[in-house]
Amino acid sequence: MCTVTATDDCSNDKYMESFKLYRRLSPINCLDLSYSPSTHQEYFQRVISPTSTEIIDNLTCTNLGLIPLNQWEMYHCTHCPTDGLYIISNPFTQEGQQQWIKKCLNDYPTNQKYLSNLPEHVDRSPLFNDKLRWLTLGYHYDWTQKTYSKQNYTPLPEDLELLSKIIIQKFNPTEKYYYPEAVIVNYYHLNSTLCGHTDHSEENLDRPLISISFGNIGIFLIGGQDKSIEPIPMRLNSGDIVIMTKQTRLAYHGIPKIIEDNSLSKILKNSDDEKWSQYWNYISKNRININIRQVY
Ligand SMILES: O=C(O)CCC(=O)C(=O)O
Ligand SMILES: [Fe+2]
Repeated sequence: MCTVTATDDCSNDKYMESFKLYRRLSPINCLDLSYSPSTHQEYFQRVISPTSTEIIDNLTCTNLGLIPLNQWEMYHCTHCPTDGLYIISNPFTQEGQQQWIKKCLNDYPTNQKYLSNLPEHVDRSPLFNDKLRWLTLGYHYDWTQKTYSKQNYTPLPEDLELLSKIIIQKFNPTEKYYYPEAVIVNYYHLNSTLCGHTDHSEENLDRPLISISFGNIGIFLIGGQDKSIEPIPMRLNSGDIVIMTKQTRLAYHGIPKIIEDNSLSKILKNSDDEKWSQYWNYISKNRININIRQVY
């Protein structure tokens, strides 16, 4: 994703200019300049969507680590260069975030059915191997060919499938044909970056893309459908969910910077589970992103 091809025109690459700027900036300056619904109300419009609590009851939400749907705070980013960027401010409970973090650090990487950047038969848990960068679940993305194939498929965990369906139901109750089919779990160290790219390999680009963040703060740089458009920096906190739809579904985006979140210990450090401390040690120094797409 980070390669420059012969056809790329770098002469008017405002995306790259901003990416380099945020990469270089100090954490304090990055935080000062990046937008979130709590710090820049003027750039976000609260969206109130009616949700059918008959279909999704509070028990289902609790089991998935979510607060009740009528308490979710969803915002339309009105300042994004393209229309269609939404953010749901952390709708997870403390235990809920911890439950999903554990799945990403233990259940998914240790299940050899899922593919990763690591060779087979090594210990893939990021708790013991700091080389894990990504895992794919569902239709596995072929990073070289930049394609999915119907033959290369591992069913998604049922709870992850349900989580994404609930997010889309809340986002748009009329969205009847949403099927989560491909998931990439990204693992970031504090000095990792993800270069600007568009996610265009899915056959069906009409369905929204969901992106869930856990752990330290990600500066999410989101631009337009070509790199000449100046991007804006958004601050993604632990638990925040981004939805990319309409024109934003094909907009350039990336992560130039991860910033240590000093308030993370207040929300994630403590747990009744005595095994949690090893997960805390990881998540206090890293960031995880779960990226969910419909392919067909
Ligand atoms: O880490 C993020 O927030 C973004 C990840 C992403 O854009 C991707 O996996 O395609
Ligand atoms: Fe992406």
